Amino acid sequence: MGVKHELELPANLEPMTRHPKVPGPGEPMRVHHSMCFGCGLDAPVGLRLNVTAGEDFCVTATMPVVDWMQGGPGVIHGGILSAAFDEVMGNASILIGVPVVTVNLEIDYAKPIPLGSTLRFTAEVLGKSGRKVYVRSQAYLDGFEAPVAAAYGIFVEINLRKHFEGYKEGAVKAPQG
Ligand SMILES: CCCCC/C=C\C/C=C\C/C=C\C/C=C\CCCC(=O)SCCNC(=O)CCNC(=O)[C@H](O)C(C)(C)COP(=O)(O)OP(=O)(O)OC[C@H]1O[C@@H](n2cnc3c(N)ncnc32)[C@H](O)[C@@H]1OP(=O)(O)O
Repeated sequence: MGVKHELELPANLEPMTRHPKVPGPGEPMRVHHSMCFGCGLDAPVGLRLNVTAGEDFCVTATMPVVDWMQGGPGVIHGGILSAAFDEVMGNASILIGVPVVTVNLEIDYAKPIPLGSTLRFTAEVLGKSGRKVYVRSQAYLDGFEAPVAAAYGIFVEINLRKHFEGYKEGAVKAPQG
């Protein structure tokens, strides 16, 4: 059956603009936290996703599927793929200049994804309505024309400082030096 979901979008989507300070098409997106599981380079375990800004409200990313990502024998764990989608879609939402967190994530897994392969992701912000940002992402593998997996996410705008107030004391710090 493959990728089958479509995200139901509200009728009252608002016009969006790309934030003037985000990286231009072809440039790398900034790591939003060096200890982030999705993109941080100091995180002891993580995806270290390299996300690239695209045109309009789009980003792309690639992810080598390495041994520790295994779920079933020889294939990626579905939760790892879901985390990758979350990170790529979160990065897409940065293009509209709004700090967000994920509130809803739906994944279609269409094909097993072998260890040793490289996944290519695309993601785009489909629209914004109030504090909600709607994002879609697709993952591709060489040898397949159609996406091997796809995701829809709803992200909600937050006040960054207030949202993490009370949690920061427990934050894991990057190693010094
Ligand atoms: C952990 C990683 C954090 C990374 C983010 C850091 C910085 C953010 C900056 C920029 C983004 C950068 C990069 C992002 C990269 C990676 C992405 C990873 C993101 C994550 O991995 S992040 C971890 C998982 N995430 C959470 O930890 C959220 C837990 N959650 C909450 O903290 C609350 O839930 C909150 C504050 C979000 C909202 O709470 P609230 O009280 O302020 O507002 P309220 O409940 O009214 O919701 C407002 C409107 O959202 C609708 N809504 C709510 N929930 C919904 C659902 N499930 N489905 C459909 N719609 C939903 C309501 O229906 C209403 O809609 P309406 O306005 O139309 O009524």
